Amino acid sequence: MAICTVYTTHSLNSTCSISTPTKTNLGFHQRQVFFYSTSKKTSRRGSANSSEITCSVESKTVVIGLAADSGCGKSTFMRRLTSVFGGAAEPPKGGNPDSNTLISDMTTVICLDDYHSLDRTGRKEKGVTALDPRANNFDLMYEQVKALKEGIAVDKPIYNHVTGLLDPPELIKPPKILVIEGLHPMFLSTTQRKTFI
Ligand SMILES: Nc1ncnc2c1ncn2[C@@H]1O[C@H](COP(=O)(O)OP(=O)(O)OP(=O)(O)O)[C@@H](O)[C@H]1O
Ligand SMILES: O=C(CO)[C@H](O)[C@H](O)COP(=O)(O)O
Repeated sequence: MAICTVYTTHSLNSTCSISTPTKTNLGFHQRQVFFYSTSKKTSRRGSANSSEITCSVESKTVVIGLAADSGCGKSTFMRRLTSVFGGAAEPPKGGNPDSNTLISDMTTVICLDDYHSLDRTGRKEKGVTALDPRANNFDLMYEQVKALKEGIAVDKPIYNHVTGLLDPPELIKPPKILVIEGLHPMFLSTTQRKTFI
């Protein structure tokens, strides 16, 4: 998983340039994307007062995970972030109108609620909430994020927040930047932890 470094975002009205690859202190070769505000202001030291974001943009999909509880502002923050990367974020065209996915020019945001293994009734019957690992299919989440990172499209399930049901899957193609937001983006099962480590 890669982390974008966000320095400042003064303006969403940005231009963008991509620099040559550099070596990071983690040893990865990293291409940096700079977003500049169009502001003409200069700092007290006289340098251009530009906003700057850097992010590794390899040919492989960059994955950003955002974990927070329900209602913490994940969607709001992600809408802001994807607009910085460019283009309007919209649900997949011609797909399920209740899809939780947002696609823009470079970025696809997947809501991990789609990996609930129990629908609303199922959770009620079992007496668990959506936060409970038993209410989620983390194996599928892991496999699908891994596949997207490797450039393979996946049929991702949809959890329908309107009906509380699990809807038929939607096709997700590998984007340049994949954001996974939800309750447990960093969760690995015991088996996955062993494989990962
Ligand atoms: N920085 C903020 N300051 C104050 N209110 C905020 C902030 N970010 C979001 N909100 C408000 O908090 C509410 C929840 O935000 P949002 O829907 O983005 O959260 P969420 O984590 O995606 O929720 P859920 O998991 O339920 O979808 C919204 O009404 C939103 O306008
Ligand atoms: O947003 C959530 C978690 O991120 C919801 O709490 C969870 O998906 C259950 O949804 P619902 O209350 O619509 O059945």
